[in-house]
Amino acid sequence: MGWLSQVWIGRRAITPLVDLAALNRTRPAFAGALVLIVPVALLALVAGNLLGSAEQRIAIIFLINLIAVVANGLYSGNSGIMSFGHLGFMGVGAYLSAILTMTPEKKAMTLPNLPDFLAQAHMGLNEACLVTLVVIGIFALVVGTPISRLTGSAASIATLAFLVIVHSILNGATDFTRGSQTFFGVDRLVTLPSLLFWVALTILAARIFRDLPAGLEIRAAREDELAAQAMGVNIARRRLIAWVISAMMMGVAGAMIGHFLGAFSPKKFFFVDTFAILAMLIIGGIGSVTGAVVGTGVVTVVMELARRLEESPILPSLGLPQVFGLTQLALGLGILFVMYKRPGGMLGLAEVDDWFKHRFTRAAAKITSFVSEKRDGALVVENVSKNFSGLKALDTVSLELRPGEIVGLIGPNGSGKTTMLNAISGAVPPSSGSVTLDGVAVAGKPAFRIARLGLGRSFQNIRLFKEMTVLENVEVAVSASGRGGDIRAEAMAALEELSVAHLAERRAGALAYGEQRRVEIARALALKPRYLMLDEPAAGMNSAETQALMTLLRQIRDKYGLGLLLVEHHLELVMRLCDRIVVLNKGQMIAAGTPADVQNDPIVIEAYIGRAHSAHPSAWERSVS
Ligand SMILES: Nc1ncnc2c1ncn2[C@@H]1O[C@H](COP(=O)(O)OP(=O)(O)OP(=O)(O)O)[C@@H](O)[C@H]1O
Repeated sequence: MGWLSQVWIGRRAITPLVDLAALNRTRPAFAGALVLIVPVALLALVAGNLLGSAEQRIAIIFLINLIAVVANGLYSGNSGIMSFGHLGFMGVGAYLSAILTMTPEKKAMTLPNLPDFLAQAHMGLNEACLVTLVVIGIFALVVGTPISRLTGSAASIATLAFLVIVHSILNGATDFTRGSQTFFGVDRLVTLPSLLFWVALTILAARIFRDLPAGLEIRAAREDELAAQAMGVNIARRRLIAWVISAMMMGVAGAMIGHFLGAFSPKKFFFVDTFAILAMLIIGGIGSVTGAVVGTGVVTVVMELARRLEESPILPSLGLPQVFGLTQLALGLGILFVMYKRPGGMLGLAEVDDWFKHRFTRAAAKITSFVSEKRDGALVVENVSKNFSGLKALDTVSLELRPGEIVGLIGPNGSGKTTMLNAISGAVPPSSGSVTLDGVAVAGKPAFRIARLGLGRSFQNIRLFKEMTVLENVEVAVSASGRGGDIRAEAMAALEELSVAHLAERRAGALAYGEQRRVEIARALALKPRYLMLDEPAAGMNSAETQALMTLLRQIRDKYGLGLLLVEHHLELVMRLCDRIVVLNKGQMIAAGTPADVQNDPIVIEAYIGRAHSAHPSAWERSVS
């Protein structure tokens, strides 16, 4: 059944959003979703069938909120970009589905100017939900394409602008929405079983998405965009997928609230409810589906209590003034309190299935051999320059790296070594010059494309996805490489290669320094690159660790025939490990050759230890011997 799990486009294997190997790794997520769905359903059924109408109302509102919160969390939580705009999709979903379920006679009276195809449409709630899903999916794709290219607060502000635009359109499109007047006459078609179906689907989709390649990669980008791109993650595309799925779910939440309330106006889908939905998400824990469920439960109960208190005769009987706006006040205080005590929300990033995930992982983690495809061709850098507002960090530097070769890039602090790695890997596009990889010009291409073409790298300041496990860190690279196959097994194999497989389930940020460096190299290796660029891999290591690293790098080179470009201040390591050395100083290449050539080059000695000491090369010799 391998053909099912891999799609080939031209010569490239594409890992589809859902494939068999990916589904296999979602077993704990599936089980975790069930652990959430079952008690939610039981609670709702008890409240809906055994208690009074007030409790039934709360149960239904809780379930609709749950769809909205989990949906918003799927985008905001996984991408790390808080969306203020999702209520816009909820609004569109409410109006569209209401128009679809209303009888033509009713529409003739309340919405006389509707176009014919909408005026005549008449369907049940579930069919209306399906149409809403499709329409909102297309709408979200169009809107999300530019938004997904933005990052951080710019993206959040864009979602806010989207909310305001949708609100204005709902107010202005009077033929469809009755404008700011109440849209009434919607049949109250929501039943507890149908609502539970959509809730279960939403929780299942959100929880499974988190562990699919798309979810894994978007979470990696949330932790560190630069590192994710260097591992081949197409961040914009992954964000767009999350945006569209979450928007579709919001549309369903809109359809449900519309058909529960029976009447609403654009105000219902604006700031107040946006705040409430975000409060539930933030209080529960924005990065976890379990958190979304817990947050929705807690906030729904607190809001209900506050609402009753607001209306209650208890306060006047005690001689206390009635407090209006108590629900908003309670939400605001709740957010402040939780943020103060637990900045990540009640659950943080934890999921209910974390407890048994470990068992599934161990069962699934069979190690396969880790063999990179050997290819010919060189990495050629020609006359590359990089200016930073007047500062020439690189000045027409050229170098070449062939498969199976280890080249050291050395030079005093600030000489342009890291800038060179950044220019080659696409993290910082060169101002001029060319970089070719196996004959393919890559200068100026996005970093994720260069990574997929066969360039792995590590960073000077370790850039692991700290909140993810060691295994997930490496899985991101395997997944983003787009070559298909068993992501988990390949990631484990890369960890084995660096002798850190025993750390697979640990949180990457909790590892010792030397371990983190190894994991970072394993992550780069998991791309199966032709060239590996390591930025100060021995920094912070003691001499035993450095020696072990040296042996390891040599083994990797010998086994896979990789070309290694090594930026390192540890000159002894460089001299013993490298076949050739390139020396930079103030952005210019001042020497290149074998370790012996470079070691005795007076220009290099002068650059390193200064003009004043150039008469005493013994200091340099000591540092390199
Ligand atoms: N993004 C940037 N914006 C402005 N200046 C930069 C930027 N990145 C690097 N520089 C400057 O470019 C020069 C080269 O920096 P680079 O980090 O490449 O040197 P390096 O040889 O790697 O130094 P080190 O050994 O200390 O890591 C330095 O003067 C640095 O301040």
